[in-house]
Amino acid sequence: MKNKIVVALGGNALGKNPKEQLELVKNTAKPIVDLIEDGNEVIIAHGNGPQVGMINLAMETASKSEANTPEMPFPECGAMSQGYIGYHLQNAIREELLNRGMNIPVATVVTQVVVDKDDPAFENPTKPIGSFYTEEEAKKLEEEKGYKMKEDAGRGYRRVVPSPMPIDVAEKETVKTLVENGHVVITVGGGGIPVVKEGNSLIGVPAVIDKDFASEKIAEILDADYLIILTAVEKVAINFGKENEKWLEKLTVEEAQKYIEEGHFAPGSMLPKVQAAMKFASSKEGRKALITSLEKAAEGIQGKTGTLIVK
Ligand SMILES: Nc1ncnc2c1ncn2[C@@H]1O[C@H](COP(=O)(O)OP(=O)(O)O)[C@@H](O)[C@H]1O
Ligand SMILES: NC(=O)OP(=O)(O)O
Repeated sequence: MKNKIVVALGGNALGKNPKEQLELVKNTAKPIVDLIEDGNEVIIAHGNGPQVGMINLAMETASKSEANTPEMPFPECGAMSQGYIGYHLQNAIREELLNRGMNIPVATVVTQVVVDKDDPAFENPTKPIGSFYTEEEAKKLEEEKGYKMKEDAGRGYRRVVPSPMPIDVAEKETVKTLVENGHVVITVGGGGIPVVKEGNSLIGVPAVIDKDFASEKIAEILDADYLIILTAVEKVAINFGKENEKWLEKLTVEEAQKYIEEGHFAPGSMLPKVQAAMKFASSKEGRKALITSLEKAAEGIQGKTGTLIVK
């Protein structure tokens, strides 16, 4: 066994709608299976921003239409997004493994992530979900639906919901058991279904946990060697998008902190990735985090590309 790796898949691994997702996951499966073929133990996490927004809007629209379907609570929409993404991902990975002669079981665990009911994030929604809108459309949605809308990194307006920090993974023992027995597990999808503990009950709350932070949490729990955050860029940059842009190969936690203070990483996109990577790299001697693109995952783990974050 080489390494235990938690792979966090970004938006470009899944696309924006079911048809696109079904096609894209075939490509997404390839670098994941490359890592498995190389002898690594791989655990997969993924985002759900576009998907949970789409599901929630569809369910809300249907419940208010002539169809008069029952109202679907937000945490249930998160659970739906986990199931639908996991279904596509597990089949694509299974098929890619079989195509390469590997008969390894793959499964998605519907995963709940415990958050603090008093997390200040509940008072300040920041997590963009669903589609992009113009300023005018955004204003209309705020008035008609009571959504909170925010401009998302120069790409348009999106609905924002609270994004509390993950504290614990409710199904961690199940995930551990499956991983220890050689299963490929998809877990903490969409950052996990956010729940608060009330006695013996886990109660869903309307929020979306950042998948980079949830991936970091499960990576610590599973005592992973690597957290690999796969996104649309091969490396992290300082002065991103500017003339003096510089792509980084290696970052210590201290350097990363300095760059954060200088404002190099966009909140809601690169910032949580760098912060999750820093947290993982600091959590135990020898743990490393890598931020790279989906296509470069295998090369990244061989030290040939990506941005490596170390203590
Ligand atoms: N300093 C930076 N270095 C590299 N990319 C950055 C930086 N700041 C912002 N970005 C942008 O952040 C994007 C990744 O964030 P996002 O698209 O939200 O992630 P996800 O892959 O999880 O969906 C990159 O594709 C890039 O466009
Ligand atoms: N849950 C989450 O972080 O989703 P995105 O990565 O799609 O924003």
